[in-house]
Amino acid sequence: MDDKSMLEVYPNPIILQSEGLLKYILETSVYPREAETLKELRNATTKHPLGFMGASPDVGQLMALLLKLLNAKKTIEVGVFTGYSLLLTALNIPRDGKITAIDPDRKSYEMGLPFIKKASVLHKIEYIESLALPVLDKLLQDPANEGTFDFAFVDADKNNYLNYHERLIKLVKIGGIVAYDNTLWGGTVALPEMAVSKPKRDWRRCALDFNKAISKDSRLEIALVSIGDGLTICRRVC
Ligand SMILES: C[S@@+](CC[C@H](N)C(=O)[O-])C[C@H]1O[C@@H](n2cnc3c(N)ncnc32)[C@H](O)[C@@H]1O
Repeated sequence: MDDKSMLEVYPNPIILQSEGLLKYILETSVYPREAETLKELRNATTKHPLGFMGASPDVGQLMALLLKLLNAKKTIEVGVFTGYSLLLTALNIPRDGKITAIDPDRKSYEMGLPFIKKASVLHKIEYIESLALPVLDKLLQDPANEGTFDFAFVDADKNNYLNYHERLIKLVKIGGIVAYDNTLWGGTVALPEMAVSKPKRDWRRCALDFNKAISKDSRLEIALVSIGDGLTICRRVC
């Protein structure tokens, strides 16, 4: 994908970064270091009927850094789509690492599967074709799973982010990280509702409620990072 089309598929208007600055960041520090298999998966996903709606590559780069800093081995992903963030995670955890990846859309997952296989990381992935909440509840039914995950990435239905949070905060270990994508929702969180197109209003409200609740959550250290469509990084502290 060339730079221009990447800007076109970038999920939403970049209100806190000019296009020029974003282009500079992508060209200088992100694309040159993006793994070839990730690039290929990203390009192939442009043929998906929904286009590329994966994590943006600069978010991916930050996630890779977090995974390495944590020395993460056991992770959860809620919202797989064609697997950009999944492949990114698989490339940045050790050989014996494991990702529990949840998404009811198997067809999209299968579109990205050849790239995951090509990168020889399929053995690290347990794909579960399901809505996420029942899977997280099932994991929590076994107390042995509590506090065992190093990292979780949530990039799915925004109306459930707080529901995911209540479960994931019990599943990740103290010191572990849960990262939530799209928490600035195209910058709409900073706009009055009337200035936001109707289809975006419901999830804008979800993002507002989520951001408010997270900022009050004393179990966490947080950073709401203005990257991509907004990434909230939560570190469990108790
Ligand atoms: C933005 S895409 C995920 C992109 C992915 N992280 C990537 O980097 O390519 C959102 C995904 O969330 C999935 N999704 C929506 N509702 C869900 C739910 N309740 N449980 C799990 N996944 C869900 C959709 O099927 C879709 O594939």
